[in-house]
Amino acid sequence: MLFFLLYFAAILFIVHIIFNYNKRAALIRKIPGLKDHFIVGNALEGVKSPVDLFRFGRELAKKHNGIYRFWCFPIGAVFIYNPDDIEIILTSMKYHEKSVIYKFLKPWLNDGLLLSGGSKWLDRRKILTPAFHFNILRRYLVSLNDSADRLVDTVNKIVNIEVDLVPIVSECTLQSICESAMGTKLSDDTTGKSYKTAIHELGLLLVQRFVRIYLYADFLFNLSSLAKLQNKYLSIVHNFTRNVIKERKKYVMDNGIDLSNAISDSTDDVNIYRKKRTAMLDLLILAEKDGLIDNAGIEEEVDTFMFEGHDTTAAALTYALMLIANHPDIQDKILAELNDIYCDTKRAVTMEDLNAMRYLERCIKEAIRLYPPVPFISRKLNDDVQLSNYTVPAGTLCHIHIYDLHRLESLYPNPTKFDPDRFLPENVAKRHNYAYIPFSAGPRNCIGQKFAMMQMKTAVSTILRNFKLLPVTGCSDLQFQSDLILRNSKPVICYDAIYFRGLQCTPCDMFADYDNIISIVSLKQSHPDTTKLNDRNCRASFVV
Ligand code: HEM
Repeated sequence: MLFFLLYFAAILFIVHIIFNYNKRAALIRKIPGLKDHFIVGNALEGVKSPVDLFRFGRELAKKHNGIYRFWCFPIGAVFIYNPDDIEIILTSMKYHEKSVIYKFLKPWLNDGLLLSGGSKWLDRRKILTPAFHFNILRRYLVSLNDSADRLVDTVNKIVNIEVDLVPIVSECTLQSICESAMGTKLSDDTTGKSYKTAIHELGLLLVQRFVRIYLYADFLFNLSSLAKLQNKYLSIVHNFTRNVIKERKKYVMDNGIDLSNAISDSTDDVNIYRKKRTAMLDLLILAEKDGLIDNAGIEEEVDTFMFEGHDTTAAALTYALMLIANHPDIQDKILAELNDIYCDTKRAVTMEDLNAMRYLERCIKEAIRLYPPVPFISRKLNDDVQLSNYTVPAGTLCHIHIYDLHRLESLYPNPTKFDPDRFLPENVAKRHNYAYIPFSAGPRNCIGQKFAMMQMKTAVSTILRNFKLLPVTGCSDLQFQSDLILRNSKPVICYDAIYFRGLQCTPCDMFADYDNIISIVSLKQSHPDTTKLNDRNCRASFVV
């Protein structure tokens, strides 16, 4: 018996030596990190709830100095959140391949721009870049204004009830990207509804898989009930995309539309935008005619833009609105800027207005510094690389923690303070070029960042031209969970507020009509500070 025990112990010891004392392990384990356990290294540290995992990551970032590592044979990962190392990784095409973390998106997005690599990625990026040219972005403004107006209508309908802000904002961003990427309005008919539900459910399924390490292996995931659900929703989403593309191609053919002219036409007549606002999809159809992409390629790109283009902006808008609600002085400054731009008119947002919203832009930039919608990105290192004086061997995963970078005291003194003036040009000039990367940076940066900024400015300014925001959820109420997007966890009761109840909004109107004038009376009694809103009159308060 003793012999067998000794024999077993010797085998474990040999396994431990093989796993933890090979050349790769030696290099990775030189980097500061958690204490290694016998054989399994740091594997057990990852077994935590999504909320605890997020919190644990922040604790590790505080404890270390811009870099730490994870090791569990054969998986090695470095976590970096200092601008020098981030610059090395993001500027080099050598390290632009996405890590295994992204593979869960593959069944949905296939080889679209987010996931593809090498020459395929380069070719597609070239095809799609013109879709974000200034003249094309102008056209999307029609959809962005429509979506912002619908957001205001939705808010107006839910007076006096407490609802979660996230789905309302997501609906708005989903509509916008759908109209821009596909040229299709998401109607409330059965097809539109089931597409929206399917996209939402797919997002949730991704999260569920992401936090269950035992489902990382495809063969185990495929046996699970989650896989069945995923297939069901994928088929709805893919069928919808296929139909939209088919219909648009038919429309182009039946009406003899010359896409090359339609896309290059830079006229700024709004009615023409309305007819031609499918630029993203049209560009792809044009590229297919030139033999640069096939139908399957168009489908994966449209799916990619639908995914990347709505959840991210929804998260950004949610946190921006929350922060503005919690900082009345900043909200007043934004209003003053909007009053200067719009004076007494109710007109829609134009490109010139967006350019004039300089203070609002700083507020949004500061909001996504504090709450970057994509809190981390990840690369596979195909070559050895020197990071913070450590050699990181090829094959290691490199997680770039945008959230922790954006909260470094050395880059942002008093980092948790919401201070839009950090983005005054003179302050930006003093910082490292890679100190602020909500949209990533380098050749694989976010292709949709200008669109996203336009969308956020349009939505926030439209909301603020209609409502005063009062706080319900504060920054300290937020409790994030590990996810691809910075997402708050389930509601948790705290004082009288529920996490992510969102905002208390007071409908008001810069351009008081009869209805609103009647209402001022009732509001002024309960909210005396409404008078701060210049000449804007308000009628009631409610919680959104
Ligand atoms: C506030 C909103 C947004 C944020 C914070 C954001 C952030 C990011 C980040 C961090 C990446 C790099 C991902 C990585 O390296 O793994 C990325 C890539 C990408 N984003 Fe965005 N994004 C936003 C909005 C959008 C929008 C509106 C679109 C589409 C219109 C879009 C389309 C894409 C695409 C296609 C990629 C992949 C680019 C490539 O690899 O070449 N994003 N985004």
